[in-house]
Amino acid sequence: MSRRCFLIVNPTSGTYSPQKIERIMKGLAERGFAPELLPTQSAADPARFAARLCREESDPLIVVAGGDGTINGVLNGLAPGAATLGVIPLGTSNVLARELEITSVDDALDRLAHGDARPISVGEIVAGGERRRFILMAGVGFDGAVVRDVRLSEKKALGKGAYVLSALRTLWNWDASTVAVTAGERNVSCHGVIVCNASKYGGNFRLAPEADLFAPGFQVLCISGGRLAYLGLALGLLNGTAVFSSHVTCFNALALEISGDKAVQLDGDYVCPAPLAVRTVPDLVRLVV
Ligand SMILES: Nc1ncnc2c1ncn2[C@@H]1O[C@H](COP(=O)(O)OP(=O)(O)OP(=O)(O)O)[C@@H](O)[C@H]1O
Repeated sequence: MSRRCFLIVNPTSGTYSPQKIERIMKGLAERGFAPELLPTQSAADPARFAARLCREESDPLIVVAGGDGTINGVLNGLAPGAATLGVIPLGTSNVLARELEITSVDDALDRLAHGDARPISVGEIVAGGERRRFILMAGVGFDGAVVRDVRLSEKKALGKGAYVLSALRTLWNWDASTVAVTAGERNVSCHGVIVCNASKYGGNFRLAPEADLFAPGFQVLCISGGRLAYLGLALGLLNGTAVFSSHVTCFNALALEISGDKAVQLDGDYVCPAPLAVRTVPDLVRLVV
């Protein structure tokens, strides 16, 4: 008998096309699945669909054909321990797929057919009385501002280039204020923070080698310094040496608090200003690997 699965598709994801979805539906059927197609119509749909599937189905296999923002939406609708999640990369950056070393749509389909799944830990923030989960990272400060200030028109015209333009604007309108990071006995004053639940960041760049999706907790990077420090970090990101920079204080934590009112991004989408509390949530969902 075919195994049911639910394919959540975001038609606005960076590399979506109707032809690709047709190919994916066919590929799933060829691998013994009976896929049900769930196209989203708004940014609220991924979480709504996931919540409904967790309520109405027993251990549903929820497959996201989209990017990290759509996966984040689904993550925020899941009931703990109630589903299995698969990923087919159709976004722009596809950082989660890169973390799992998924090399193509066909590779993703083969992994679904193979069916190996492992429980993952995710992060959860509380800010302004709201809770929100992330799977990859929470960025506070520079990267939060870059994501917040990306212009839609530039994103449509330039894709990833729009983030470079936004970064240049953020560097120009420099905010020199600092934030306080508290994790247990540790207190760090710094300019910005990246709380990493996964090792990759911004594409195929390994920012946080000690961050592990499959273990509770984060690798936290507290960044000090001005514009030049960030330019150095951007180079360090390219060759995997950012954590060794003298501008970065690095530690591992299960929970932390971040003060101030700087912009916060989760998994590449702006969510709110700080302050915020961050904690790890073990075993939220089983992820197809
Ligand atoms: N039907 C829809 N209309 C508008 N926005 C949507 C819709 N469905 C989902 N979204 C939102 O679109 C945003 C971007 O989607 P997604 O992350 O899949 O693509 P991407 O930005 O190209 O990829 P990546 O995040 O990997 O770079 C997400 O925040 C998601 O919640």
